[in-house]
Amino acid sequence: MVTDSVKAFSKQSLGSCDIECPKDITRSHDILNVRNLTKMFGGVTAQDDISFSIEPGIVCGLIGPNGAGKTTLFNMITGIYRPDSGQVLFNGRPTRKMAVHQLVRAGIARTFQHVELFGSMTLLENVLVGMHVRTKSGFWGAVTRMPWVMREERRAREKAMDLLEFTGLTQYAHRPAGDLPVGRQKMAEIARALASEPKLLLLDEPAAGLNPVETEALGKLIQRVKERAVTMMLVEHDMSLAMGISDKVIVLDRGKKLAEGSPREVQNNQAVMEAYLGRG
Ligand SMILES: Nc1ncnc2c1ncn2[C@@H]1O[C@H](COP(=O)(O)OP(=O)(O)OP(=O)(O)O)[C@@H](O)[C@H]1O
Repeated sequence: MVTDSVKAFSKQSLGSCDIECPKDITRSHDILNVRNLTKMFGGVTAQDDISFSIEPGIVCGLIGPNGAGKTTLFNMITGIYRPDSGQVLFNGRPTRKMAVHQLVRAGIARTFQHVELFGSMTLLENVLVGMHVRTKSGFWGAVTRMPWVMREERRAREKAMDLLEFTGLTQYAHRPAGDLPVGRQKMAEIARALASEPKLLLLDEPAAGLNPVETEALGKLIQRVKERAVTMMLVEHDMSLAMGISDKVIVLDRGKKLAEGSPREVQNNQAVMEAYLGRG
């Protein structure tokens, strides 16, 4: 079945002009370099020799039909999966030996395809959880209630409230996350991810389940996050959103990189259109 987002994609397409997948050229100022990543699951090649680089400060859309390998790529960048071969460099540093929490501390945060907030905790508490990689007090600090711990807690709460305001959620700060509609929960996930002060933020289908008004608000929020000098990668099936806010777009199909370029270049790419429309 051809989905609405695919129709929107093909409607925006302006013709055909094949663009080559550029060879990855590692530049010293890139925030992320992905080099020849390969990942197999049994007989399925989820990533097949994928290479690309991300310059700081941009929004990079990552699109592709279902099963293309987008989430697998996110899972490798964030340390959830280890590649079978190839490597990821974050700020020029190989991440292979880094655990998930070390990567978060280094500045990589993400949101998930399905909301992963703690449903019985308030939004404020959820954001505070996201902040713990930047606080020092730890378990014994919290138990002993030393004055510096109290000061740190107060600052953390102020910062969490600032993030809830930034994401338009102030009025829900003390509501359990699980009581809120999915649109608010998705925004709260972004607030929680920002609490770890990321330099690179990976958003996995942030518009899934949102209505058009919420999707528009999300687009504006992503723009404001970009203004805070946070580099973003965005997996998104909503083509209007992905094409509208991305500085560059990478297209995956069946584990391979099909195209990379500006939204306009990618929309004009014959192979990309075939990958989407050929799946009827
Ligand atoms: N843990 C796993 N075990 C086995 N196969 C997996 C696993 N994770 C992903 N795959 C397979 O790898 C391929 C790529 O999956 P992935 O979820 O990365 O694609 P995707 O582009 O994110 O898809 P979608 O848009 O549907 O979310 C698929 O064939 C999928 O079934």
